[in-house]
Amino acid sequence: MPNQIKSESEQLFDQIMSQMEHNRQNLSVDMLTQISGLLYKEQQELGQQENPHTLNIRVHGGKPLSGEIEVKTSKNAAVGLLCASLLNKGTTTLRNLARIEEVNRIIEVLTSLGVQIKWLNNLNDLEIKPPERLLIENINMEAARKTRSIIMFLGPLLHVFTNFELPYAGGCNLGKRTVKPHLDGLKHFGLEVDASQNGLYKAHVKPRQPKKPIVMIERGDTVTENILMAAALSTGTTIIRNASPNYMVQDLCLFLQQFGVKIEGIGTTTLKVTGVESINQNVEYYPSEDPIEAMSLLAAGIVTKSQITIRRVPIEFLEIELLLLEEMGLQYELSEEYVAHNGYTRLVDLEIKPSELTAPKDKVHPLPFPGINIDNLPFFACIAATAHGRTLVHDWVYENRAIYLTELTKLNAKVELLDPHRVYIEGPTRWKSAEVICPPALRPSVVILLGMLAAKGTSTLRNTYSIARGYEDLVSRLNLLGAEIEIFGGN
Ligand SMILES: CC(=O)N[C@H]1[C@@H](OP(=O)(O)OP(=O)(O)OC[C@H]2O[C@@H](n3ccc(=O)[nH]c3=O)[C@H](O)[C@@H]2O)O[C@H](CO)[C@@H](O)[C@@H]1O
Ligand SMILES: C=C(OP(=O)(O)O)C(=O)O
Repeated sequence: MPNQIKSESEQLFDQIMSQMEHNRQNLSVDMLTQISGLLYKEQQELGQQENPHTLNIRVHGGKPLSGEIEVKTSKNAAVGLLCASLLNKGTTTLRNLARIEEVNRIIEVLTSLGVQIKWLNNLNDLEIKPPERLLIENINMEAARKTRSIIMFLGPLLHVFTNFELPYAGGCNLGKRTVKPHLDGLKHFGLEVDASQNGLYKAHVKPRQPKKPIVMIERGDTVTENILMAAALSTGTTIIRNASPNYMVQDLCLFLQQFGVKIEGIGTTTLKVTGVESINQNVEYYPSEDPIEAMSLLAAGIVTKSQITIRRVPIEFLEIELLLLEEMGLQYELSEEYVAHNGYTRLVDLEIKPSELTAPKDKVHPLPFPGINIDNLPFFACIAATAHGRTLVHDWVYENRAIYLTELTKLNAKVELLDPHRVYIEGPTRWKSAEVICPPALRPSVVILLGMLAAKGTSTLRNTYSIARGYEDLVSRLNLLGAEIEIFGGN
């Protein structure tokens, strides 16, 4: 299957990596500068296309934060649930949904299909009413291309159409992100996909039920969700092995159960799903709180050496991160546990205190859940930069994400890129203000913002669409904690 057309920076990057792998060349500062220059050029162009009113921010940093902040519900559950609403002929109400750009893009796509969508109130409750017939021929390609989540239309749509087209999935530019596991999983339901040369997946369906358990090579989140959505309207029993037990998958399972879909093994790596013939119900669902936002706020408190309380932290998905931080010297207190609005996820309030951290002895690396969350790993970069000693951060998952962390050097952090996946970070950093353009990746962009919060003086962060893709009102909420950040438009 052909890959997506590669950008200039990706081609240069591949070339350099293949030379490095053959031990013919080391990654010099020159090459790094070349790659990062190209990446930012592309990002600026992309930013302008994505949002003509690109927002920039100015951070007057070096001020400790104080007070309390609540974690919002998660981007990744939101997008999965929006896709799953396509399974329901009745009205779906998603309560307290994250009001973020990624959600806006999926709403634009759903609306183009004829789905009636409205925000009901300022509590972020969203009502979704499907049309008699989905207008797949009208799909808003531009909005769809900006998200990775569009890939999760495959699972629901294979029950509706025998032939349809979707654009290649977008999302953070983190290097190659495979869609093969999705196609491998969904072929058990009769889906075949041709990846054409013009950026479209052409899907053909001869509906059938899986004849044997679906074993996944990777424990991917969205691929597990796609198979779950396909299985929800498949009347037989589907067994998914090596399934992701991660937070967004749990939310989707709880949502599907409301339709009478039977799911055993929620939160484990084997899911047994017995679907239903059709779904036509008026339901409401509250997605759970975002562990990645909780980690971001935690990191904000740590780098600014603040005492803050983070409320509604989904503790099961932050436990290992907290344990590592405790070993590094973080002082914190947890409240008693309480249950999220979905009636399932365990929450706590987390109070952190200003702490002197030391670098961990071993490398910091992510794992599919349970483990340090892949999306939480970048936050260890700015945390390591405040700790005494040298930390090895190893992002084996994404090809480009570790490279973006080198942007912290502009804020005076010592970050040494060993190869595309590993950085050494030596702290503590005497943060200095700087002007930086957001990389085309959500978490590294927030990591740079956090470095700016720690740096005395005025920093500028440009092109913040990537942050708005996954965080609601981050600037004003940080300002409520005592940060001083201003938003300004233009380029
Ligand atoms: C909308 C959404 O929910 N997005 C999340 C989801 O994306 P999503 O489910 O799309 O993640 P991908 O399928 O792109 O997986 C991320 C990367 O991890 C690799 N991989 C994954 C699992 C595994 O067992 N082995 C392995 O090698 C994949 O090949 C890929 O390179 O999961 C990612 C990994 O948690 C998160 O970063 C994204 O925020
Ligand atoms: C990688 C991420 O998101 P997406 O899958 O939407 O690109 C992320 O949330 O950090």
